[in-house]
Amino acid sequence: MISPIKVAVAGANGRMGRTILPLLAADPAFAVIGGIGRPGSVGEGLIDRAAAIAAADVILDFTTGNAAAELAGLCASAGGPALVIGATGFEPDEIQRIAAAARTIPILRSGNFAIGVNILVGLVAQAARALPAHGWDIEILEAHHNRKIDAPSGTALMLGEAAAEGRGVSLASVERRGRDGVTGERPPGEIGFAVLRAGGIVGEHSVLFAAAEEVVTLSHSAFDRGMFARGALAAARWIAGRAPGEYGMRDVLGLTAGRE
Ligand SMILES: NC(=O)C1=CN([C@@H]2O[C@H](COP(=O)(O)OP(=O)(O)OC[C@H]3O[C@@H](n4cnc5c(N)ncnc54)[C@H](OP(=O)(O)O)[C@@H]3O)[C@@H](O)[C@H]2O)C=CC1
Ligand SMILES: O=C(O)C1=N[C@H](C(=O)O)C[C@H](O)C1
Repeated sequence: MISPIKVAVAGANGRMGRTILPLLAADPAFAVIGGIGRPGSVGEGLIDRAAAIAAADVILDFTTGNAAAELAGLCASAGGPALVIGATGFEPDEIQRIAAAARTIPILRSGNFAIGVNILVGLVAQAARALPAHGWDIEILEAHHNRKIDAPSGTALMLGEAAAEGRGVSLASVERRGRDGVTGERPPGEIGFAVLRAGGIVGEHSVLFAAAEEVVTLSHSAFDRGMFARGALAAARWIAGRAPGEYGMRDVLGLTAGRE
């Protein structure tokens, strides 16, 4: 019999932590070591972060960009466990710290564990490759609940990266994060982001390819966090025992790196 994968969840008291822990507990492929709260936090089912790092095969992180980058460094210093990072809202240096940690341990990071979103990423790259920048404007719209702390969402940024990749440019060189006031005409080639926060919206993403006389819209709607959680469980199963490196959901789902 294969022994279960020992897992811990960082951000255990959050919306995603509370969604994922019961699913892990009900799945015989996993043995839950405990949840990790903020440093010093105590509660039923919570385990100290250092103890979790020592005991777990895989830690799933649904905290913040900053906390996930710190955890990645600690896991790498200890030589393990593997990390599945679902947190979003990263500063560039935090992405670099995660990349450095992935030289020592396997790390899978995705701003969205939904199968549909990861398929959408490929479709957006394909459309951006096919439609010329002169004549086709790309705008990314996202809507989330009023408790979300980062914007644009990690998913919106993934979709922006895919669109930029399809056009053969870096996102940083063409992105436009919001508009206000007398903005002037829209420069061709820009990739715009628009953000809405309201009520309990789980997650809505649309990518518009707009020409003068027609618009193509590619979109995804999330109805329930359980779907993100199940994707994260698939990622945790996939990464257990892997070689050090940076991975994404495309690896779990067997999608080609070039998103053809
Ligand atoms: N990849 C994906 O598919 C998905 C990703 N997400 C992302 O996951 C993250 C969490 O989302 P959600 O659960 O809704 O958010 P919540 O705010 O509900 O939960 C975040 C949790 O992280 C904890 N936390 C915050 N800072 C730290 C820290 N420095 N150290 C340890 N723990 C910390 C919080 O602790 P406390 O309770 O004490 O405040 C809280 O329990 C977000 O970045 C979100 O964008 C969300 C859904 C799907
Ligand atoms: O904070 C959320 O809720 C979500 N965050 C992720 C993101 O930033 O894209 C994924 C999903 O959209 C829900």
